[in-house]
Amino acid sequence: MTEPLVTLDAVTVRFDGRTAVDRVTLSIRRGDILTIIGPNGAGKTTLIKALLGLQPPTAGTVTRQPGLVIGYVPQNLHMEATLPLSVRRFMALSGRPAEECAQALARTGIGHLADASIHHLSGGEKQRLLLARALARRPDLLVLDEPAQGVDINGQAALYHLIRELRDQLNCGVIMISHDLHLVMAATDKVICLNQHVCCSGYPADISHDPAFIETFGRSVAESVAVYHHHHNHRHNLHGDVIPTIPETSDSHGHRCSHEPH
Ligand SMILES: Nc1ncnc2c1ncn2[C@@H]1O[C@H](COP(=O)(O)OP(=O)(O)OP(=O)(O)O)[C@@H](O)[C@H]1O
Repeated sequence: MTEPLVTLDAVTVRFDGRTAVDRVTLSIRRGDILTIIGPNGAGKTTLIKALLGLQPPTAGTVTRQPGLVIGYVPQNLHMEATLPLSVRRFMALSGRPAEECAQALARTGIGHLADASIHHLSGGEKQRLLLARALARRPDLLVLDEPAQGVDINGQAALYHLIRELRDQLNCGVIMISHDLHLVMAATDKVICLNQHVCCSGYPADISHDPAFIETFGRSVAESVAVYHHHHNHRHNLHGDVIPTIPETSDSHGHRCSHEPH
């Protein structure tokens, strides 16, 4: 197994005595796609900031591989609306050579928009532009904060598909925050459900059955998410009759901590 790109060990962040992130331990390797889900205010952005080195932890450690290049994709493109700026110029501001900028635009499928104004891009095109800017850095690790915000459902599926493709092409690690549970469950390798502390984590197929997941998101969300992964709890014999087997528990693939009420 390769060395982790980033390791968080028991990272805690407190603001004015309030705990935003509570003893979170995780690591990301090349090829991983790790998605952090959790309710509003759960500490997802704070955790990402700690990982990026923008938020010093109150306790615990963040270890980044020496020389690690991170490509960060923020939630949204915030630009002064009156400032005329083409896609090409926006990419040039990254400081990367023009050829690499053009390659990154082509990779995210918006090469044809190089001369368009960034103010006229659709929500999905803006997200692809932000992704292209991050790619131009040739990152070892892509960090995305709700990459599909403001993108319609087809565009979201395409965006998550693109993220997987980029992971394959670049052999980078990916960590992202997402609220789009259904897409996350279909597109990610591993999910971490955060509510200050890690409530549960594991493969998407298992996590939707986890009591901590159900407690956090409610049974109806958990059931609708579970539909995406037909969970086999039985087998058939040669005649097609059902042979009951012992159902797998989340602990067989994932990890679950004891859940203290807040
Ligand atoms: N710089 C700060 N100073 C004080 N409190 C902060 C600061 N940053 C975040 N918080 C608090 O920490 C908690 C977690 O915030 P955070 O933005 O990490 O949550 P989140 O899971 O990303 O939420 P959302 O899904 O709504 O974006 C919140 O209660 C927030 O008010």
